[in-house]
Amino acid sequence: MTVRVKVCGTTSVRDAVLSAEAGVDALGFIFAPVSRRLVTPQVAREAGLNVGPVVARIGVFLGQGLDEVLRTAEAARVSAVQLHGPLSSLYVRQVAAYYPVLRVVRPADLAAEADMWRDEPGVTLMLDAPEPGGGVPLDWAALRDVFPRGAWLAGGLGPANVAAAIQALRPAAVDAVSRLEARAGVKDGQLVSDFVRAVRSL
Ligand SMILES: O=C(O)c1ccccc1NCC(=O)[C@H](O)[C@H](O)COP(=O)(O)O
Repeated sequence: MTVRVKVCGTTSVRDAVLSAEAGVDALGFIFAPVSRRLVTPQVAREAGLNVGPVVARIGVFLGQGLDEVLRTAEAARVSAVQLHGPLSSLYVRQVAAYYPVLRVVRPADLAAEADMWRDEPGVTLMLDAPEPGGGVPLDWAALRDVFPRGAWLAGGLGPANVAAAIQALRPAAVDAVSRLEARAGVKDGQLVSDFVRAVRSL
């Protein structure tokens, strides 16, 4: 199975183009004000217009109101929405009425969330560390028997460890940011290329 690649924390047209040229499947744009990788909807929209029709553009939110999520996603012209934080199932379904949703969960919440979204085609699970964008890998061995089919994997992934993570859990897609940066919010082109190559070489 082809493992898809998402690179998160895109803050400029330059980084979007660099990532697309490296072969990523999806770009993440973080609209959560707490992030050091915050981007405006205008820059995200401009970046999306520069990467062609194939690359997905995913708006990332953390505990923000429904109106804000939908308005920002529309202004940025994203193709999907990624939701972090403790959220009601009603809220997730309301967003999923407008955009494909990546619902981000921590290992502690995985069992309950996997039950909740199993038969919901508009909602895909992504397993991530408790602190998003923190660069800390999950304990893949502990997750081996419970990682849901079709789920995405994040948390401290980079060129050096992504192959081992895929071999352990067989995620549908991998997502990374910290280990692909020259500094917060700025991609290192070599690291992004190495990351994509490490996934594609499996
Ligand atoms: O990265 C952030 O700053 C961030 C802040 C608030 C919510 C989400 C955030 N990132 C979301 C991502 O999709 C990251 O790629 C994911 O958490 C993995 O990050 P890392 O462990 O640094 O590779």
